[in-house]
Amino acid sequence: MTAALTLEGVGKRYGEFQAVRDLSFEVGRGQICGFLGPNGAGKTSTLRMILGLQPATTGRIDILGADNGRKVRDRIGFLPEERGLYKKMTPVDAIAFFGSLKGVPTAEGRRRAKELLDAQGLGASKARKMKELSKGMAQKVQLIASIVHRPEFVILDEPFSGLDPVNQQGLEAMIRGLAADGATVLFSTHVMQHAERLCDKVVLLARGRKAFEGTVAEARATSRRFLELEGDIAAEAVSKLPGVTGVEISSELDGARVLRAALAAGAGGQEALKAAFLTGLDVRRFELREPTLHDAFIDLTGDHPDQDQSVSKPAEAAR
Ligand SMILES: Nc1ncnc2c1ncn2[C@@H]1O[C@H](COP(=O)(O)OP(=O)(O)OP(=O)(O)O)[C@@H](O)[C@H]1O
Repeated sequence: MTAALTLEGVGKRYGEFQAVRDLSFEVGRGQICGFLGPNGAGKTSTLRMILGLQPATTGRIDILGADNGRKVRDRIGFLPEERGLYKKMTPVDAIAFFGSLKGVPTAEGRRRAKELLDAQGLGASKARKMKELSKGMAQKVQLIASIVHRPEFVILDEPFSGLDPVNQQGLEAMIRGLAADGATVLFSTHVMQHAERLCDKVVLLARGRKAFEGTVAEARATSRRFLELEGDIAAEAVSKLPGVTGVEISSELDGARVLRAALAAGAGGQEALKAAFLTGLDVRRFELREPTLHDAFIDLTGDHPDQDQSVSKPAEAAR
């Protein structure tokens, strides 16, 4: 598969602070790639280097055959993390305006804007002012504005943030539609479920370093299956069950404790279930769980994808 994007040994320093370190990965043409990591992991910094909005301190980037995103900017669509379209414009005006910045004649931009808004169920809002739209609607409009010039490569920085589940689903469908039309999509997120549903490949980033690159299935396969048990049970008793290699308490509320027990490779959980009943453990729920991308992220990085790593401020990181 030809690569639409290649990073080789890319690093970014802000003064003394190394935000991104020796990052290499590839995105094939037509792929949907999730760029995953907690807040502060270095995702936005990397996306900005890919776009040529800020220089890399070290390494090499190739996007659509160019050594700087600025050289191919008209072939790229970008949805920044900081959003906000001109509040007094209508969606059609705003989308056509962004198209004109990328070489789309205004009349054609307006025509495409109406078509895209209709397709996204926003037809009735075409003539309203941006400031009158809900956040979900405004976000969809902004995404449309970033793709109205029909880019080959679409880069979306945290596109799902702030959207309710219905709008998140709508956005997922839009991203699938872009890929079905042949575009390459790279989007950042700290919510693993979106990536799990959408991505041909994922790149996991933790504290500026790549922790994993591959398919969602490959990422999941790095984690083991585990058991979830609920009841008035001691962690120690669970740790003695056959096949269990470790136990942690996931939650505890009014005596209803949920425990997560890691299983050894190849252990199916049946033996543990049998032993739990034979030893009379007060188990109200017993579930064998396949690892999710979220689990894989925790296992691969030791970090939680929802935690914030931006607290590692320059002074602290320089130590
Ligand atoms: N211009 C800058 N000057 C100094 N430090 C910066 C600058 N931009 C980002 N950083 C720091 O670099 C680290 C990575 O930030 P970045 O925004 O790339 O992460 P992120 O993964 O995109 O997180 P978020 O989702 O919160 O934007 C953070 O610790 C951040 O504080």
